[in-house]
Amino acid sequence: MIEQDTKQEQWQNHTVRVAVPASTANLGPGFDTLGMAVNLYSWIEMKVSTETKITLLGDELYGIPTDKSNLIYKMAQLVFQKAQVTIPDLEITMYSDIPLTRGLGSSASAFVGGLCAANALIGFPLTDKDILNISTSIEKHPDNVAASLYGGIVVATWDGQEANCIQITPPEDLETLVVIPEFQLSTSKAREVLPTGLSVADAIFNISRSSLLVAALSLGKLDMIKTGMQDRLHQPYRASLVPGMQQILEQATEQGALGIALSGAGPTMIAFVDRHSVQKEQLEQYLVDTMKDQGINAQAMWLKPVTEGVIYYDDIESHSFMDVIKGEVRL
Ligand SMILES: Nc1ncnc2c1ncn2[C@@H]1O[C@H](COP(=O)(O)OP(=O)(O)O)[C@@H](O)[C@H]1O
Ligand SMILES: N[C@@H](CCOP(=O)(O)O)C(=O)O
Repeated sequence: MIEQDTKQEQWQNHTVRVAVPASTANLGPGFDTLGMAVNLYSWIEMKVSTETKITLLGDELYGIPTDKSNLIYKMAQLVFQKAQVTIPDLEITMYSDIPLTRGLGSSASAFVGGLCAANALIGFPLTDKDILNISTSIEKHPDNVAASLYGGIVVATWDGQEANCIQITPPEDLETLVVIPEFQLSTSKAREVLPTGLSVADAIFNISRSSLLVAALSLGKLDMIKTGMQDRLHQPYRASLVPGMQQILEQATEQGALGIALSGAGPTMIAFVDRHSVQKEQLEQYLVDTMKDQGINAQAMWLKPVTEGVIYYDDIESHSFMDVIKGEVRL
């Protein structure tokens, strides 16, 4: 106990800051398996305090609780519990650019961010693999959490106890265009529409596409992405939840996409695009217009795959948290 108190004192003035990338899960056929980190971020600052205070900045975190039921606070307590440390009060500040409940992994980034910030706060007692296992056991989708944690393209598995993951460096010429509808669609709602069984023919279809996609992304064979992103496991069932989705899945490659998929559980759709493509504007217009024709306002955004996952900021003294958020400190 004496030793623990001394340790707590040691952490008393300690502040940590992390940035966590958003993720796009499934990449079409790799349901609950494939993911990729993209350059939209959540930032968390955490320090030991005498009273818990949670401050959420920006528009994206509207409605998230600021008491001890906050997910970041809860993740921190989980880390302290695993490390057998008692730190009841924390000052947490968070800012996020990741739209909530749209299929860009906001929940996974919050789980991973809370765990990683707390782990850094007490001197990294947990390994990244521990954090992968803990966050997957809560979030259940290793595709999102592995991408946010490690960055890059991830191929991940989860057996209910242990997650495993291999990273692939995204092809240099790969860019993505997301079209983000104005409405939210929770992952749980988008999982409710899935069937409980699958035909062998559909299973073969998805295994072959998913494997082809992994090979194509590993070797930079962009011409195979169109076939590799096809899916029969979840998208056909989710299409009814996203107006315009079916049409976009059928036509986007004619409008300049290398391949197209629902991002995570949606409603965002993600097009893979060759950064040299001359059809970028055409594709952007097509995606926004197709949703608009269905009465849905949607925002198009060009995102780059990122190879780095969670980023820890070392030089806390020289910069304010606002400098970090505004991008004045290099990611
Ligand atoms: N920073 C955060 N703090 C607390 N809860 C969060 C945070 N970010 C996301 N969440 C929770 O995750 C939910 C969205 O998760 P989900 O439906 O899986 O969609 P997605 O992860 O695609 O954004 C939000 O409605 C919110 O409850
Ligand atoms: N594999 C999951 C991914 C959910 O991703 P999210 O970004 O929508 O939370 C699924 O498709 O249900």
